[in-house]
Amino acid sequence: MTVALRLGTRASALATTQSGLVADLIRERLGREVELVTVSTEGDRSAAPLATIGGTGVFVSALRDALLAGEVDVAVHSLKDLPTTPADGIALAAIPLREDPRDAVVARDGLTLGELPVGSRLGTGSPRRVSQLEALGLGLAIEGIRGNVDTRIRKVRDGEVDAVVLARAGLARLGRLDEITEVLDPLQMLPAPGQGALAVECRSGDTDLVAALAQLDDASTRAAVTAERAVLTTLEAGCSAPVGALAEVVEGEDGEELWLRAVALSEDGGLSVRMSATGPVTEAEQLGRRLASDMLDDGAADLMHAPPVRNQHA
Ligand SMILES: NCc1[nH]cc(CCC(=O)O)c1CC(=O)O
Repeated sequence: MTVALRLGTRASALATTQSGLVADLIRERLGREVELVTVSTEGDRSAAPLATIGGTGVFVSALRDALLAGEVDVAVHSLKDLPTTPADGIALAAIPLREDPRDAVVARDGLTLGELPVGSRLGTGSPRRVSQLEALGLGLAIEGIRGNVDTRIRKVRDGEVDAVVLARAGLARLGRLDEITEVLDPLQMLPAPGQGALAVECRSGDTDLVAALAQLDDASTRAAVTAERAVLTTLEAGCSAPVGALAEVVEGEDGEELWLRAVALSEDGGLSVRMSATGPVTEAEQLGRRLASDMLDDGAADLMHAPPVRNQHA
């Protein structure tokens, strides 16, 4: 009998669900016993805006500390919360098959974004969502909100806001798809790099485990998120930057290829650089880097820090 793998998870409903999914995959594909271990993080304990406590990286570092301290053997994160800089001693051992990466609207009375009256209050704390919503010119009053998926849906129920935008993947995993009033087309709202995908980490020194966990990896998902994250790295942006990116494996003339779309915006959505490119699935990193450096040539870095242009008449 082998000892159970200890899988570290945050306490939130989404985190435990995601960890449960990975635990099931490990049981099925590796035939190993798994035991869930809850790790509490500063991001869960604090109600402060994420940006003031170090961004979504705070969710990740507590789990990594638990890995490095030998308290757990495996950790599961939402890939979009994972900083792009690799961590010492930690291996990104698997990226399982991704959920639908698109964003979704949960609004009162079944409304879509376009049906919300001018001046409607929309709650989101994500600069990427704010800037893309502003760019759509819907005349919404956007309010910064925080909280887990359940809390954010409740704010709509309670009439605190008229609508919220959430990752469809989180709602799917929590069995809340019926709350969605509109799934946003990436034409209007490019998701965060890595959205809908999970990251399975372990200690890089656990070479047998690194090799075993590779059985959980989905090659197309890994290629796609590698391209998306290379955009962030090259733009020198973090997970809270007004940057959207989505890569998809599509059928090209010579077989499968990777189609990557990305956008960088000013905070108020008044300025943006949007680009797309295709390339071989095996050169995902280069594709992302190349696209982002073309975006930089078009001023992507400057506009992310540009002063507001929203109320100017030109
Ligand atoms: N920002 C927090 C976060 N991190 C991962 C998800 C959802 C799952 C995913 O995107 O993979 C969410 C909630 C959301 O953005 O609605």
